[in-house]
Amino acid sequence: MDKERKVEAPQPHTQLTHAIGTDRAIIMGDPARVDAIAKLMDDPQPWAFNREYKSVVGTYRGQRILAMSTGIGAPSAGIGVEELHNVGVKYVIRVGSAGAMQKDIALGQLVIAEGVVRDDGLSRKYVPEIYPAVPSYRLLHLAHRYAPEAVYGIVRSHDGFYVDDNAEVETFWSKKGIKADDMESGILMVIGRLRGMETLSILNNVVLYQGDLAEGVNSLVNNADLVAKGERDSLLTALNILSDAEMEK
Ligand SMILES: O=P(O)(O)O[C@H]1O[C@H](CO)[C@@H](O)[C@H]1O
Ligand SMILES: O=c1cc[nH]c(=O)[nH]1
Repeated sequence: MDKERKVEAPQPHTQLTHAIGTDRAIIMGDPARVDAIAKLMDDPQPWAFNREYKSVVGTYRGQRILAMSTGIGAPSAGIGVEELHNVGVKYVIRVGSAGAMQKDIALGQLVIAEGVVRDDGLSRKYVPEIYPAVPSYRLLHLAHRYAPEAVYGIVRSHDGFYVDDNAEVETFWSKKGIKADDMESGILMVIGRLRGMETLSILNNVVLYQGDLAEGVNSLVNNADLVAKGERDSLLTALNILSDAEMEK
């Protein structure tokens, strides 16, 4: 055994190392979505599964890509993004579920964030709220190629569904034109920018505006047709973007 050779320790939460061999990752809250994206990849290899961080490495159109879950909310997503950066990932696309904030957004319709209202607690610990949470122009441009029918606009990332004034807060942001609510897009874009990564967030609408939250999230859990199609569309859009030839330029 070569005593000089330093063995890289796995990242403490995700258990990733540079052995993943790719600079491209797709992240999602739900570990079950990692199994769904693995089915769309060639030669998917289960990589690690520690706490909420389940990862698989596979190829799509010949491009090696990591898929990893981050659990619910900014703190766990933030840890995931930092550890991706530590193992050499430069491009991260989130494929998440969301609730619509406008009446004309249908179930299963994709919402792609052009910017994020940072209504989470963690991102302001990194940098004041006057710092914008915005995606990579290149990834956004490619999103228009693969998902021209998606809704494009500003979304909002929050910390909890069950706060007492949730309905009033959502009405306020809806009137400001916000397209959808999720919980991790803001922290992804803030940490991504600070660490020099390119990021994007593609959200599948699972709850109609002012619709029943439990019914909507349960329809995702139960694989209801429209939201299941939206999830597949979001996964394919992310895979197509990260394997596009323009990513090599
Ligand atoms: O479906 P995921 O990616 O978990 O995203 C959304 O779903 C969870 C809440 O139900 C939050 O994580 C929210 O951002
Ligand atoms: O309404 C919703 C549904 C999923 N995720 C959210 O953050 N909000």
